[in-house]
Amino acid sequence: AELDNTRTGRSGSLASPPAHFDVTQKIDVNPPKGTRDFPPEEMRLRSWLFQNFREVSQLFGFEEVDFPVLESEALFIRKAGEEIRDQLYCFEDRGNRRVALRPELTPSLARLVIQKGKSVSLPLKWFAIGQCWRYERMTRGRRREHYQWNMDIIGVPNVAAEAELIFSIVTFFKRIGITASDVGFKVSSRKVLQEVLRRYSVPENLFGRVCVVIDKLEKIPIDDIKKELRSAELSEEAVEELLQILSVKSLTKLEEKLGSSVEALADLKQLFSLAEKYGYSEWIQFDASIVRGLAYYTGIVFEGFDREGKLRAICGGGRYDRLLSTFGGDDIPACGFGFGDAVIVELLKERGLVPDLSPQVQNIVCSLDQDLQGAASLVAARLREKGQSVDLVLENKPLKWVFKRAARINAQRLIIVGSEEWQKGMVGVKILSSGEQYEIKVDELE
Ligand SMILES: Nc1ccc(Br)nc1
Repeated sequence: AELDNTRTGRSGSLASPPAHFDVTQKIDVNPPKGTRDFPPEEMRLRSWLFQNFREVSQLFGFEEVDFPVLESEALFIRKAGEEIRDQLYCFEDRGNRRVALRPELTPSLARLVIQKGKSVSLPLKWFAIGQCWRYERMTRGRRREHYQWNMDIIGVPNVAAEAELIFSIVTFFKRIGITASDVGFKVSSRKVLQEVLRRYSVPENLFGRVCVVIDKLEKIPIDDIKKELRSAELSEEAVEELLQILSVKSLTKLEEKLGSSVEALADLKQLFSLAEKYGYSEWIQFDASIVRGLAYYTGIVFEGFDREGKLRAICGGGRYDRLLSTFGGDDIPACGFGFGDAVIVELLKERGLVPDLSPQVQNIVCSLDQDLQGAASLVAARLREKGQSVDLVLENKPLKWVFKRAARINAQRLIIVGSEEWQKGMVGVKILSSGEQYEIKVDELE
């Protein structure tokens, strides 16, 4: 069968490169380890996902921003033992600068807010969709890149901001057919941890490091957790009390443990009250063990999880009131979340919710002989001026080939430029779904 020219330089046979090409070695046609190509079918799903990210962000009045994928390494150097730091995709560039492929978007956002300074009025509601990187030994065979959707609210100190952010994710889930029986959000506040550490006189500067250790609960053996907490100078009693508190799953129990005056409690009660007003109470639950693995969170933290417990966290976020000041900026309160493009697709596949996104084109235009290629181009131009999408057949192909291609690209209408009709200023039209066919003046095509 005639190949459709996608794989050969000439019709029919697999072409060998012309003599003047210097083929020194056969290159590896796969993408670098841990990275993905997005051929058309995968790209349609990705575009659909990102379109939903964008539409929800705009529904919430957020403005889109972006940053370089390459940043100064200094943006990500935190001494809390985070995995994100251990796996930083960093190197020295030709100007001997220490740079890194961004592992997340929040530090870049903080940098831009500080750079903008007084020229932007708070609050800022910004969103971004950007590729993030990690360099992980391929022993675990995990990906080294993913795309993250971020939404951040800068300049709002109270939990109304976190409630709004969680609702934006709930809105996204609903749009793509995911319900509260599929996923939920575990919500807590790092102020719970802060209060316990305060009661045991643990120095403030160890807070981030303790959070990073606690985030490994259920990922590494409990004895290793205790060992790491002890190495962070926590007493045996503090470790036991901490692990006790982290097992609490209700605000009532938390109040019994910590008393009613704790700030964490007020924040959490306010958040759950707002969630009830928004109408998404069924989506969230308190879980004191949620701390998230980024050192800079300071308050409410949350993560989206699949209720079947088969997948990794779908998304996560929280309040980071100190990040801007650690970069030398003013003390501006902030909160945000990151939502990766991989786990969500696994969930959609699990639930049979991947949409059917076949390619669509309104017209395929072809000429019946070589002399009419120009006429076919003119017809394609006229249709495109009217906003009609056109796949123009660019070589002299038999109709059988054109019909096959029309089916493959899911064209709705076939426009045939034939010499007899063209003499009369007409073209042939065939509606491919119904088989209906007729002739029409070119100027009347729309
Ligand atoms: N931070 C980060 C970056 C890239 C991937 Br894949 N996962 C996490």
